[in-house]
Amino acid sequence: MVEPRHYLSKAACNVIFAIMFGNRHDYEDVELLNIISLIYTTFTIASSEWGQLYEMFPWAMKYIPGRHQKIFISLKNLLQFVEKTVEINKKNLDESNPRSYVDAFLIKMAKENANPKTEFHMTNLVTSTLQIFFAGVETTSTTLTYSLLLLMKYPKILEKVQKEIDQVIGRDRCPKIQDRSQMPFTDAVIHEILRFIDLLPMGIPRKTTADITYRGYSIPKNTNVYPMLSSVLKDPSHFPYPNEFNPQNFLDENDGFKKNDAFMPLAAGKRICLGEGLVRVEMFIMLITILQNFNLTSPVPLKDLDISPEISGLGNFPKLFNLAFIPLPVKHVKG
Ligand code: HEM
Repeated sequence: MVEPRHYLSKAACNVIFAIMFGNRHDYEDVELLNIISLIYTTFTIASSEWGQLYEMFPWAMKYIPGRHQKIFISLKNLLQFVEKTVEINKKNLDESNPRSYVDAFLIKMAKENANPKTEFHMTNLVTSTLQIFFAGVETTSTTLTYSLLLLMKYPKILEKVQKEIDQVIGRDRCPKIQDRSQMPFTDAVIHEILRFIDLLPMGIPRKTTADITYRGYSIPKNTNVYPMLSSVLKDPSHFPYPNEFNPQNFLDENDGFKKNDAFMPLAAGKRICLGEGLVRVEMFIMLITILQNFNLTSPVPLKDLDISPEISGLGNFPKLFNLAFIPLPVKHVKG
């Protein structure tokens, strides 16, 4: 029996390490574990009542003691880690062979050195790297963890996904993203997971930079704006089963995959999640690799598996749960 979040956050964190710094860490590496713990602490406290109070009244809460103060400590530690690692990358940079985002940024920084208006300077490198670590690790690992909980709770859906995996991929090769177009049920399940768990129900808070009028409402400059993604993702006029976990929300009458404009767990428009493409690939490859090789078994009766979130604030976090990964027999299905 394992608590899956630990493994999934290590996998998600290593993907971000590879993109940003061009390296990966051993699963027991102290630095990897420390980064995961700092990001998890920041995210969960930001979702707690303390985090929400800070969100609403930052000018006052800055001075009031409480759990939210831990966020600043975690962010400072994360920032120090990023600064230190950027320096290491800088020392062994080979301009003819960039390994990562940080290398590419450093090369561009050197090229734009003489431009006083450049956006490619150290502050932007460090803060953008920190932002991507913060935005890309916990989101993905929580979504994958929640996916396993939902699929364990609904074994018929799990069985249908595994049947599709057997038909399209088989068990003797790794999944690739091109397989997805031939797997309408699996595609619908992945969309439904992202819709149902509604990871960031209020999106990410934004602030107006000018006075604007939106649908007849005047919104002054510097107003905090919360795009309530939940209200769209659970809208009964867009989804036939808004409050159920039901892949039919994304299937047509011929069981083909049905796109839906109200599907916006990653927000929409110009400021849509930067990791949109990566999320789609990670969700498909990681989830399908697990389900291609394992069955999921719960130590508690399915009726007692609670799929409602443990914490619901900035993010929706599932309750802790255990599961057993039961290896599936290797069988050659597709030639
Ligand atoms: C299932 C996983 C994820 C979910 C549900 C998610 C969701 C979101 C949402 C709702 C936003 C707000 C967009 C807005 O305010 O308009 C956002 C922004 C962002 N996401 Fe993600 N995200 C996920 C994974 C990732 C990953 C893997 C990365 C890493 C590359 C990432 C990087 C970002 C960044 C940098 C922003 C800020 C974009 C900006 O300010 O313009 N996200 N994400």
